[in-house]
Amino acid sequence: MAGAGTCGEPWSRGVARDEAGALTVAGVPVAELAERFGTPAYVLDEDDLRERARAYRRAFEAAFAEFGAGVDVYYAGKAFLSVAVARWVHEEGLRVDTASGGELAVALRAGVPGADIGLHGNNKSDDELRQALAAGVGRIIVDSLVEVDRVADLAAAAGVVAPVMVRVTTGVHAGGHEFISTAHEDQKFGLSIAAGGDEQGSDSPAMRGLLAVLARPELRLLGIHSHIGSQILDPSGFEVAAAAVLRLRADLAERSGVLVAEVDLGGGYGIAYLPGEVALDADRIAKDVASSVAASAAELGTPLPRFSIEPGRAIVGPAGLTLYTVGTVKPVRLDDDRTRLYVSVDGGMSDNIRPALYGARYHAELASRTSDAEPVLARVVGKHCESGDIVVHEVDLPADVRAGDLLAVPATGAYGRSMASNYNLLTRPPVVAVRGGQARTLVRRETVDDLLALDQG
Ligand SMILES: Cc1ncc(COP(=O)(O)O)c(C=O)c1O
Ligand SMILES: N[C@@H](CCCC[NH3+])C(=O)O
Repeated sequence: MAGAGTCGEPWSRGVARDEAGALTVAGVPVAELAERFGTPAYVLDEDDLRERARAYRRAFEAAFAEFGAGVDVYYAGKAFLSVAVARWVHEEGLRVDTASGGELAVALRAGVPGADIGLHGNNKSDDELRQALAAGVGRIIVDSLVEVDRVADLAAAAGVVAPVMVRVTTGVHAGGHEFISTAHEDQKFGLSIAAGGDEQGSDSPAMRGLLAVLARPELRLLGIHSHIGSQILDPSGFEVAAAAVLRLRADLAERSGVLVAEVDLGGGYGIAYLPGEVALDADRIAKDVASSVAASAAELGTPLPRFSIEPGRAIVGPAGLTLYTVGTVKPVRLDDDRTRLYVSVDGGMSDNIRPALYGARYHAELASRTSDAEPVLARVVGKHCESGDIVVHEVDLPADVRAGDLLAVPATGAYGRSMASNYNLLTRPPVVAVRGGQARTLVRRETVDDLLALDQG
């Protein structure tokens, strides 16, 4: 029976089928969610998200405790941030990593203390930096040489000492797509550890950045940061990056006499998007990374640093699904004589840009009912004026899928709502949280009045 077997990855733990075969999230039938909140809607399984946050924190704490080192886990808010989500992850013992003044404001509104917030960005504005300094953030991750002086000058003006990390690039090319790899040389983030990386002398840009921070009394150098990419399923890149960062830390100590206390290896932990895909296992990766950090530190004769990570997708991605209503169905005969069913839903690239931007693959299931009809090749498409407006490239759906059916697309919790747009002036969908049989709105649906209110005529 097509659509009857929903459970396990890529679905959140709270997803099941009721006796009638309809999908439920944490005990709430999707038809009830659709009726109450409309579609499209992002649905977040709160317990699942909290469990993933705890699992990452516990896995890394336990793995590094073996070597006597402490750990901080920062939730990367860029994946999805709302006041409730910031509060949940903080309650689960995580800190919050922000990448803009907007994300910082949401974390602060949630009551996360400044000391538990980090600020990232390759081109932070003066206003964002002032906001961060005023909030007393626990760390600002400096991304360029220009920014060293910018942060120091603003800290001096504010009369504070800014705690900073320096973001370096290790040359590791990891991640699911070129646009989400961030530590190879030919991209915009961070300071290269390759000597003469920008052809301006024998010190690497990373070493120059670290020395420049040490030279400014308005800055306190916490440590070195490296983020190698996103949706990483081959964990070997983390170990290579860890070794490179620890070597740089030892080189800096030799050069300046300062052994920095902290190392951050960023986020990037890959998740399952399709049935049969396997996410990175938090316990496994934590143990591997801890052993390799410990081995590098021992080889270099340096004590272990305090260690931090910044997972985003792995916490919120699998906890979310998107609920759509089918509007039209069109069979198309393909060159190879197969038929593909184009199933149009009431959202599309404005609520999930990832298929168009990265060629990302998703799964979908008939959610409001099950069907005995034979499964047929289908493509789930949106309602935008683009033929590339595809939600799911290829999926088997029952042949009788029809207007009014609800479809659920799993694993959309990360980089769905946070990258949503108003293309074609669609209103962005709500984010609904479900827990213990109860649903509530975290972020309401935009209205046309919201859009018109921005338009000054
Ligand atoms: C610096 C930094 N930290 C953390 C993340 C979060 O990554 P992910 O959601 O893949 O865990 C990103 C995004 O790739 C990032 O750029
Ligand atoms: N937005 C990306 C990941 C980039 C993460 C930020 N460096 C995605 O949807 O996969």
